[in-house]
Amino acid sequence: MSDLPTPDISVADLSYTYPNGKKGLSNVSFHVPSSSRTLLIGSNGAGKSTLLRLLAGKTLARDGKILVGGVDPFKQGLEGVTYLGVEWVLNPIVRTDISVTELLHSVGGSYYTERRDELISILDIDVDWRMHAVSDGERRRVQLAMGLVRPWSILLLDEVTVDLDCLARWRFLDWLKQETEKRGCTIIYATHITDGLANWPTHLVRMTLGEARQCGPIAEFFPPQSKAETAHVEDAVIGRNSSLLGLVMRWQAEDLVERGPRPSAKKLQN
Ligand SMILES: Nc1ncnc2c1ncn2[C@@H]1O[C@H](COP(=O)(O)OP(=O)(O)OP(=O)(O)O)[C@@H](O)[C@H]1O
Repeated sequence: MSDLPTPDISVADLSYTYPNGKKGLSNVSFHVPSSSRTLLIGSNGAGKSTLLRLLAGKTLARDGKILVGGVDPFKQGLEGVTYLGVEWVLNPIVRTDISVTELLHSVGGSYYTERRDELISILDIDVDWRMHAVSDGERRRVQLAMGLVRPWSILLLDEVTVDLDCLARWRFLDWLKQETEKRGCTIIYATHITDGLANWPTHLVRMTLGEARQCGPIAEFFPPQSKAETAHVEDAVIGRNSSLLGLVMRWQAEDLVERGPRPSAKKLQN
């Protein structure tokens, strides 16, 4: 795999309308630099998945410009970009009577042995599992190992950790953090679960009603605390985690007010 020279992501004036006329994105513009970890935050229906699909080149954007690692994802092959989204989660292969070893082998696990073994350890996978006889969380662990075993420069994640238990999710996200630090790669992660995430992102992008309303380094949203405030590390972490949740809740409450009642609400009154 050839590494992308600068795995940054730029979006300028990007709009997208679904075939049924529904507006998915309106004039979205932002930039996230190489080695960054961006949380994509927004209420249900804000446009996060639509944006990630466009970044991954799954859908053609007619209006605006996208550069993922310097490449227009729809026009050129996205070597070095991994997108784990809804379609990937629903892949039926991971529900068949097949072994973990066979699955990992099928995606290059025998070539990237060091990464394979690291992922097996981080995600606490039993290689003797057969995929028709595992729990949802166990299945998701194997699926993540499959999706990530091949090295990437840019990772686009559309909430893929919902089935993981708390510790597994924390270990997984910590591993991703190390990947950005060690290999200089870039991650955009759409999630509603902010628990324990306070010290993970370097950047936030706030999506509202198909628009990217705010984007910037995390420090712009949470200025560094004073020494006295960080004296008790545990308190600082808990404090920052609840601040992130508080910020997200405030944004989503504002979005709800801005959106107003759904047009169909009147129908129920009749
Ligand atoms: N296939 C589709 N056809 C028409 N409209 C769609 C389609 N998929 C999504 N939409 C609409 O586009 C908007 C953005 O959807 P999107 O899936 O990007 O939101 P999201 O931010 O990922 O939401 P969630 O947090 O619920 O996953 C929504 O209003 C949704 O109803």
